[in-house]
Amino acid sequence: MNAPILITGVGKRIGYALARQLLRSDQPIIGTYRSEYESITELRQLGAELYPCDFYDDSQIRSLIDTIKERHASLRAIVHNASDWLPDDNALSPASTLQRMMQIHVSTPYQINLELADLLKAGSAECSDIIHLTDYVVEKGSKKHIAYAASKAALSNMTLSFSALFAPEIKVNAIAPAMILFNPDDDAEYRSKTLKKSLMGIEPGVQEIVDTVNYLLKSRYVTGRTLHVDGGRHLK
Ligand SMILES: NC(=O)C1=CN([C@@H]2O[C@H](COP(=O)(O)OP(=O)(O)OC[C@H]3O[C@@H](n4cnc5c(N)ncnc54)[C@H](OP(=O)(O)O)[C@@H]3O)[C@@H](O)[C@H]2O)C=CC1
Ligand SMILES: Nc1nc2c(c(=O)[nH]1)N=C([C@H](O)[C@@H](O)CO)CN2
Repeated sequence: MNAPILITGVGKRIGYALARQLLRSDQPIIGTYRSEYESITELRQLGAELYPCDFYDDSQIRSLIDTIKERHASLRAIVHNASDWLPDDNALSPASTLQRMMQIHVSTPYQINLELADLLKAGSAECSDIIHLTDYVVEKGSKKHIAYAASKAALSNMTLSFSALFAPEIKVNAIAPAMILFNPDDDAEYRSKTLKKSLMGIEPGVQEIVDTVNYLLKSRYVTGRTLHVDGGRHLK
């Protein structure tokens, strides 16, 4: 039996699909969630070990790390999926917006990677993995999500630092998606405009990211790299 994979933000969409597919492949999963959904009940029934954790609260991050260290001797991988796509035009102050973006996309992965590295190194697999979910906007920026994009750029940079620090026992890579899955409240005009931004012009769905994660988990050689899953958006 493989050591568990820790996935953050498994309550919905990409994190949920990834956790479910890995569980169905008999891969043990430790998942974190913030809001309670039926999906959480389903993942628990599939055997997932689940922890509520709001990454805006450092004491909850501390408690999560301590609990995982107490209950597990090793980890196969960590997937930093949890994310808050906060627009700059929101009810919070600019200071609070930037603080939140840096907290979830930079401070949380930074703390978890450093604190749980020994568990990743203790695994029986040939090598272990850390995967950061970044974003296409790391390359281009975003007029409406400046703080979000800046924090994802910091997460992208940490991919370089952690891959050099942890090699060869742990591979560290990033996946930079663009337009994988619309949100329910995205209207027809936004959907049409967004699909035109890539060469492929489609909403590929969560399986694109699930397959990319599985590729990285199977690799023995790729590290310090970002896999771009963006439909050729950079060439439009
Ligand atoms: N979907 C897409 O097209 C794209 C996605 N990505 C990236 O891929 C990853 C997955 O995307 P997607 O599934 O759409 O993400 P979602 O925004 O749909 O879900 C992210 C998850 O993170 C959780 N989360 C948000 N804030 C916090 C917090 N403060 N503490 C703990 N958990 C939190 C959410 O919980 P809750 O339900 O409680 O809010 C949710 O489960 C993300 O990193 C995203 O940035 C990048 C580009 C495109
Ligand atoms: N945490 C999230 N990050 C992002 C989301 C999302 O739904 N949650 N969605 C996008 C968009 O799909 C964008 O890529 C469209 O161009 C970006 N990040």
